[in-house]
Parts: sequence; C-alpha cells; structure tokens
Amino acid sequence: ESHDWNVLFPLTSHASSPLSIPGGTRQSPINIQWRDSVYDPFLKPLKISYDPSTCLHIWNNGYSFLVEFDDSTDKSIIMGGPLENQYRLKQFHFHWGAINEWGSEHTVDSKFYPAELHLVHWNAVVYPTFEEAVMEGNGLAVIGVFLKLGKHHEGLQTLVDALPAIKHKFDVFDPSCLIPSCPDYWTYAGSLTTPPLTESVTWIIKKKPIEVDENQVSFAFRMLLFTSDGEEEKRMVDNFRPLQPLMDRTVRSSFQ
Ligand SMILES: Cc1ccnc(S(N)(=O)=O)n1
Ligand SMILES: [Zn+2]
Repeated sequence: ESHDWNVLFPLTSHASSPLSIPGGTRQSPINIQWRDSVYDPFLKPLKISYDPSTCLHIWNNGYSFLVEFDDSTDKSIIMGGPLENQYRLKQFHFHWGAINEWGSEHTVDSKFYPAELHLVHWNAVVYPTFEEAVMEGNGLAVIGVFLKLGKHHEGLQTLVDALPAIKHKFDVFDPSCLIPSCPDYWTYAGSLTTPPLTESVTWIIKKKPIEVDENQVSFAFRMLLFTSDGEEEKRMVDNFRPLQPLMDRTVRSSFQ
C-alpha cells in the first residue's frame, strides 16, 4: 500500500469537519511552560498494557521510521489518564534533529530535547477505523516521550539494530520499555504534527525523559534517508514541525 501520507490522508477535508483545517485552534507541537501548566487532581494515572506479540514491522515512511502494531484487537491499549475511552496502539515513531541541540517537537520551558518518541493510539471504542478516528476531536491519543543523552538504552537498541535493514521483520517488541516509569505527565488538546495535521489528538507528554546514548541517536536515527533507493541521498534529520501557538488552551499536569 502507498506509504504517502498525502494519499492516505488527503489534506482537503470534508468541508463540514471543523477539526482538520491546519491553522486551526489546537495545533501541535507547543512549548510547555512548566509554571503555566495547571495541576488537575481529577486526572487519573495513565494505564498502559501492550502485548509485544502485536508488533508487526518497522519501516521508513519518508517522514520518520515507524514500528507498526496489529490494531485489529484490543490487545495493546492505553486507558485512564485524561482519556474517556481506551485507545488502541497503532504505531510509534520518532522525531529528531541533525544535531543534539534540537530534535524534539514539543519543548519544555523552550528547551528542546534531541529527540521525541510518539506512541500513536486511536479510539476504537467509538470509531470503526483509524482513518475515521483521525478526523475526530477525540479520535487519537499520542504519548510523547522526550529522549535525552545519557546512558545506553537496552530496549531502544533492539530498534537501532534493525534500522540498517529497515524492512526488518519484528517478532516481538514491547514499547512500554521506552516509556519512563514515572507516572507524571502533561496533557492538552492538539493535533497531528505531520499531514493531515488534523486536530484530533489528546496529547499526553511524559514529564521524565528516557536516557539514550549518543550513538543510539546520532548513528542510528541520522543514518536514515528521506529519499528512496536510487534517488540522490538526503539524510532524514530535522523531521520536527515548528512550534504552534497555544491560543485558548491550558496544559494540565497530573502532578503538583
Ligand atoms: C500517525 C500520525 C500521523 C501524523 N502525525 C502523527 S504525530 N507526529 O502527531 O504523532 N502521527
Ligand atoms: Zn510524531
């Protein structure tokens, strides 16, 4: 099937849907100003239960590399947190920079991290398909995890080892090993950060980053290409969207 987002998600939207016009009122990413975030005591802990055997394959979609999961059942889901329903894991991917000074999509007090992981989930309780959920305000939930440089990350290495092959078939991979155990998160109503940019995402941004070592980010992520075989090589770097205006939104925190 075509891996071109524009084919999968044409930017032109149903005129009636107010959610999918970029330049809308809830675009992502944003800068999270820690002191402006509001503690919400009613926010529940996020419940994450992934079945590693739902892992399918890793591939390069021209925007990032992503690991896709079998989302035909409720085997890998998240619930609780700011969410009304449970959401099914569909894929995870990363955003990174050409150098360690930047790379994340969200910033915290205007600080960039070298990379950011996005675990994308969709509301299969309410919507029949992912494609439909993409167009609805409560359709998606994306967990954002910042990567900072530090000690080697064993779980990430499994992915890094597969990158050269990129078409690498995965047997099992449990993405919860990439999520910090600290339960603290920020949450806000936002959008997808690559086309179709629809305003359908409940963002859950973990407060604590995970630590990865220099080689894991630099060697691995920056060896990937935007271009396909035979084209003039363009390294896949700086695949993050510029910050978007907060407009009339409040970022809530699950912690004081
Ligand atoms: C599945 C998908 C498509 C577009 N953008 C995103 S993202 N970067 O907002 O997680 N995810
Ligand atoms: Zn993303």
